[in-house]
Amino acid sequence: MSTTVAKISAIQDEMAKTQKNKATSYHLGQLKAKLAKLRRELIEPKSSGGGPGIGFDVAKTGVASVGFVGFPSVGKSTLIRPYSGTESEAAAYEFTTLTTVPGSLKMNGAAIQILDLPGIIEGAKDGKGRGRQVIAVARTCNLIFIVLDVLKPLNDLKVLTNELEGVGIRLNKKPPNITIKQRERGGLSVTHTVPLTNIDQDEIRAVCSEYRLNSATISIHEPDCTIDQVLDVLEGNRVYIPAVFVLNKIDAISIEELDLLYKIPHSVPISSKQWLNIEELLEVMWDKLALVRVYTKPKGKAPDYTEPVVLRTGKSTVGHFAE
Ligand SMILES: Nc1nc2c(ncn2[C@@H]2O[C@H](COP(=O)(O)OP(=O)(O)OP(=O)(O)O)[C@@H](O)[C@H]2O)c(=O)[nH]1
Ligand SMILES: [K+]
Ligand SMILES: [Mg+2]
Repeated sequence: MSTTVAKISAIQDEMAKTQKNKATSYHLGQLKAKLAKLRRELIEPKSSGGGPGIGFDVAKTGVASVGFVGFPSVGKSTLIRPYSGTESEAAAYEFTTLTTVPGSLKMNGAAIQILDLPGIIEGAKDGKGRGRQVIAVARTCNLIFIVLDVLKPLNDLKVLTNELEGVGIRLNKKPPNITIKQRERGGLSVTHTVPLTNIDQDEIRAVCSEYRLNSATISIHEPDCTIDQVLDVLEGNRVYIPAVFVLNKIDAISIEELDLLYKIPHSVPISSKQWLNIEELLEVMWDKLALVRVYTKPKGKAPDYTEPVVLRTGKSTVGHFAE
């Protein structure tokens, strides 16, 4: 494992040293492809079974699950405590939470599982602390709460997003509109219906060569598509998960500072200690989970509005309902 991490950092060093221009784009494409292949080894470790492991792997309950990801002591457990049957401990020292602590809340008739997770630190994806187990749980959630300390939200958000991106989790993004069809012969052909502003044909060629894709049609319909998005399609194991950036501890800042925080997209400022703005957080959670309520109507009787069946959008066909 450490050799994979070492190889990754060697490639990153080389990329940092290489200036991006026409003459280097093939080489940079090769490096990016090599990096993506190495990162795959971190997502699917050969040694272990691949799951999160003891203390982390909890049974899924309810219609959807929300995972709490954040640095230590940002207040994840304080927020989940009222919902967790077993009391997730919250305390002033870092790494208070050491395993996945499940809780549950009921909203609009739906049971939603919430998962308190240990704090993660930079380098988590490469095996620091319990980061890899935490991220493995996050990969399986329907929504991720990135819990941040209001005093330094932006830098921490960048680091955490990078940790999750590094293992194939894409937050608040859609799968790129790119199709790659392998063919018997005919070489590579790249077609696009949008201008290619961030990508070079040489980069695409280099990447395809690394993936031994000699004959293929690559159709790009994704505006401002990047080589990383092409790699996402080639790798195929990406997960696209909605996320809410929970800016905690607003009790510690002024109203003026709070106004600025509202400009951060996908964010909800709260105080878990003083229970401020939790209602807005729950509403945003509900919207992001995109749950649909279905009311049953017994034949010849009025519909039953008290006990809706809740389904996830995209999984709300009559078949899913019958299940
Ligand atoms: N001022 C303030 N303090 C808070 C708030 N929420 C949590 N804290 C404090 O922050 C400290 C850490 O809280 P925890 O809930 O244990 O944080 P955590 O993110 O679960 O920490 P780990 O499990 O160690 O990763 C505790 O001392 C809490 O009382 C808040 O909204 N405002
Ligand atoms: K703590
Ligand atoms: Mg905790």
